[in-house]
Amino acid sequence: MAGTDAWMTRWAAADAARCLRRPTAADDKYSRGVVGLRTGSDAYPGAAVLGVQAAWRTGVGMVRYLGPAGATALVLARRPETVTADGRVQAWVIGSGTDAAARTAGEAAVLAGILAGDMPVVADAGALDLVIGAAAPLVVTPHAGEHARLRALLGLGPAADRAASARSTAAALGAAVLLKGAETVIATPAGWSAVVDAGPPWLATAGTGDVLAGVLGALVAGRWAQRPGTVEDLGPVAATAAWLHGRAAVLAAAQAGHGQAGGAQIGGPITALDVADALPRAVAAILAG
Ligand SMILES: NC(=O)C1=CN([C@@H]2O[C@H](COP(=O)(O)OP(=O)(O)OC[C@H]3O[C@@H](n4cnc5c(N)ncnc54)[C@H](O)[C@@H]3O)[C@@H](O)[C@H]2O)[C@@H](O)CC1
Ligand SMILES: Nc1ncnc2c1ncn2[C@@H]1O[C@H](COP(=O)(O)OP(=O)(O)O)[C@@H](O)[C@H]1O
Repeated sequence: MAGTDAWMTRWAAADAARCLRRPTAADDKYSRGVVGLRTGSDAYPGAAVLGVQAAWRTGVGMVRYLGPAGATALVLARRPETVTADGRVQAWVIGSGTDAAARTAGEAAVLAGILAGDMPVVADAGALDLVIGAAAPLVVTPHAGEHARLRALLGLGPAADRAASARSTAAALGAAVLLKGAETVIATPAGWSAVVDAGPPWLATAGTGDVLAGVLGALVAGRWAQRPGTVEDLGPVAATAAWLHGRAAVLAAAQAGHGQAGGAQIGGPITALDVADALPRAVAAILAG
């Protein structure tokens, strides 16, 4: 497809399998990873539910959710397993369902602390204006509009194509970049990059990006719980998150299309929550080999 380099790694099931781990008898909830989400707002409470549901359904030891009272109530109504007390995490997800213009000074200070810390951070949507200069291992997950705004903040001009654009953003930011689209491009600061078939066009529906952020947070927490890494390790994990998200969308669309085999051209309409709910089948299929 136009906008990506033919030589780039195209992430496939075998690549995703290397980034997933089946829990063992030696595991406990902490060894499987704890992901914390500071997402959702009074304007967009649903984004909190979507990210939390996606994180649980990707498979993680614990999900902490910290957000406004209304969003917290919705999260607990959908997923009472969610822990709403602050505490240790192995990865943060910030920004989904938030608006930078509506951020309080208190929330800005908390997010600045997270970005200055040593736990990895997935930054989406309303947190993307805060990421420049972050010390934490960071992966940003912009769509095209958000990416253009981020590049403007970094003082970057136009690039030759989407892949080059993601790579130069990653280099300038010192963070991994997951640039969403029908083909999702992932790049790291050292120049590693991959392209992932994002899934069927049915995915172009509100909230699927919030789901993807939850998937990625869960995978990063699981990875860091086993073995803390660097920003370069976030690239393959991000590609795997995009791959799983796309595969879950294929499965959900196939189910919506009354069981037709899933593919880009067939299936029926899906919602973001349908994608989150199909994640266990996508994970199980990968782990089954
Ligand atoms: N149920 C919910 O609570 C939902 C909350 N959401 C949240 O809503 C907030 C606003 O996100 P939006 O993405 O709608 O708006 P944004 O304010 O990020 O940007 C929308 C603008 O970017 C432009 N744009 C260019 N390329 C685009 C692309 N590929 N996709 C989307 N916009 C593109 C659009 O034309 C538009 O002018 C975010 O915090 C997001 O997380 C959305 O995820 C939808 C679902
Ligand atoms: N035409 C398309 N085909 C396949 N996937 C798409 C298409 N358009 C968008 N997507 C995917 O849908 C998701 C949309 O994310 P995003 O724009 O952040 O939505 P939201 O903010 O509503 O959650 C991303 O994973 C993106 O890769």
